[in-house]
Amino acid sequence: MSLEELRNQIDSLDNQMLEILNKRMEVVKHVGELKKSTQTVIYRPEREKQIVDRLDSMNKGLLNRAAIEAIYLEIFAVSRNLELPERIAYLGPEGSFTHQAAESRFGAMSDYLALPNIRSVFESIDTGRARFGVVPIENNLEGIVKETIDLLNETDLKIVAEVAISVHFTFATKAEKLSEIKKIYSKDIAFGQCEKFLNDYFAGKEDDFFVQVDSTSKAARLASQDPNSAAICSHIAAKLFDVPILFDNIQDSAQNRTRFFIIGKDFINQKSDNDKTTIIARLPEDGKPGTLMKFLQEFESRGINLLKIESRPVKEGDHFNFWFLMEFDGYFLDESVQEIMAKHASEIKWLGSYVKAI
Ligand SMILES: C=C(O[C@@H]1C=C(C(=O)O)C=C[C@H]1O)C(=O)O
Repeated sequence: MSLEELRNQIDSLDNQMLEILNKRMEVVKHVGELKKSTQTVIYRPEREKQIVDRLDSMNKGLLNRAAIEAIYLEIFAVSRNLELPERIAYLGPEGSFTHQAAESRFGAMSDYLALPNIRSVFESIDTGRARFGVVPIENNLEGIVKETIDLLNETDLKIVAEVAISVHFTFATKAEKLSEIKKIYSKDIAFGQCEKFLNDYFAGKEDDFFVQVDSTSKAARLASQDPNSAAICSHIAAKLFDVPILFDNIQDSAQNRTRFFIIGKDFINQKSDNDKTTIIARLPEDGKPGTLMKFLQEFESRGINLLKIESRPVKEGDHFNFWFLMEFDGYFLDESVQEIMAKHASEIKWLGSYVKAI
């Protein structure tokens, strides 16, 4: 078949797809009206997962799961915008890894708000400037993002979903030679993830050679303004700010992944077939041995699989007391989870149950 004939086939298929997509949007519009009349939430991550799972399981064509998911996440984002446009705040500026994580879930069509720090993302949701926020929670090499879990402890916002993306760092600079570089901008966590590279090329530099800024894309912007500096940043940020990439993939591990939370106000997911729950536990500070162990046994005895436990200082008084961020398999209304939540009601703050993505 000639190229022209093949392209004619594509055109005809596109016409059919457009017609079907518009039909889908008609139905979505009705869903939106129904939700408005019953005052229920627009974004239903568990339903979106169900659709992708179903399509993947019945799929017989050339598309793999990742391709189906990529196409459908865009369709879902367009659908939600048709139901009710909702603004998404993220840790910016544009081109940050958090931006990339936000786009992977909310698509290219959404209305985004880039904010300068994690606290302002939380505040924007609390005050209604944005409906959802995207913030980093942990990296598999660097560990937890303390600011995010402290803010989850302080505020009443809930976890709507989790997203994980692979992180690749580049070294970008306008300098012609490495010897011209007088400082390197990046975020603390990114410096930590590129230690081997920094040791190879910049061992013995003074501490002020490494300048910590709020985000890796801010680092790219600063490096674009000063040819005697460099940035450790994402590929997109280097491109966005027109800073040439001198070295690519400079991270210590090729398996470098960051996990993000999508957070929202007054949000409760419906149960899916694969949920995770996050809580904060403030156990009594009576100094009795075994308090934490007894609490953990509540999970073990009910066969609940614990996924994570992180301790954070209470920050009150001069003593060394802690609270814990805990994650486990299951949905908050599961009988076994409810038993623990009821028994320890005054000690537990529920942060959300959501589709497990990792
Ligand atoms: C249409 C709905 O609203 C949203 C859009 C969806 C879709 O396009 O299929 C699915 C879930 C929701 O996030 C729905 O809840 O069914």
